[in-house]
Amino acid sequence: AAKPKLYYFDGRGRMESIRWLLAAAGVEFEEEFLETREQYEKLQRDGRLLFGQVPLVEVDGMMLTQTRAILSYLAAKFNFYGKDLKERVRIDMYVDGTLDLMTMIMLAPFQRPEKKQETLASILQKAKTRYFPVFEKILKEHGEDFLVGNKFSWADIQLLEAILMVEELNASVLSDFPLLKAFKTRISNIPTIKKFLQPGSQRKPPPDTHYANLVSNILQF
Ligand SMILES: CCCCC[C@H]1O[C@@H](O)C[C@@H]1SC[C@H](NC(=O)CC[C@H](N)C(=O)O)C(=O)NCC(=O)O
Repeated sequence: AAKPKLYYFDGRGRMESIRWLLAAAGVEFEEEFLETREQYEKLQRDGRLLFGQVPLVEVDGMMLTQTRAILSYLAAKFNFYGKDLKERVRIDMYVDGTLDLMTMIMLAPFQRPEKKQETLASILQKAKTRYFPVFEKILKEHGEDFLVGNKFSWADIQLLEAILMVEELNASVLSDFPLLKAFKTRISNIPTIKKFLQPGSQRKPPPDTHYANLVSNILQF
């Protein structure tokens, strides 16, 4: 079968969680990086962006947009979505929590410079008081290796991605979360994820001013 093809900027943004999920499943994918406004407008003109927005993923003969829809489709396809409805809704809750946290981080580079410090402080505060305590408690209460059904799932992938992103902002953020520290080591050592974390993979670096300017220019906001 043809490899999935991802259309997005050469950076993390909303596409990075999709890259993580494909990598965790050991599925190779192609990427087309939007470098110019023209490329973006061509996708729109060709009617490939349902609401005029990226991420766009071409997979299984479909042109999928809406990040959450794409992630849910791929999680189900790769059997990362629990064994039944009750496990799936827990995975959805945990995933939505990590996506909320990661969206704050994703939007930070687009903040006005004078707001950067305040935004960073707010992200770290939310991570340490709202999100990480919840996942520490889940791991403590269930005493299992994974967040749901003691089986590796989409929720584990998203949590690892979120942990690494917050650690990029503050390396000692897990000092009060010993179970999350062990979780990070455990999940990072899953072979497909270990490979994705090595240099040379399709994982994107943290967003910088160049990325923020590129996106602002292409989207003209
Ligand atoms: C201040 C805004 C900063 C974020 C802008 C983009 O840079 C990325 O890092 C995040 C977004 S992605 C690009 C943006 N896409 C979305 O907002 C998609 C939202 C959708 N619900 C999804 O989840 O896929 C885009 O195409 N906008 C064009 C425009 O709406 O006309």
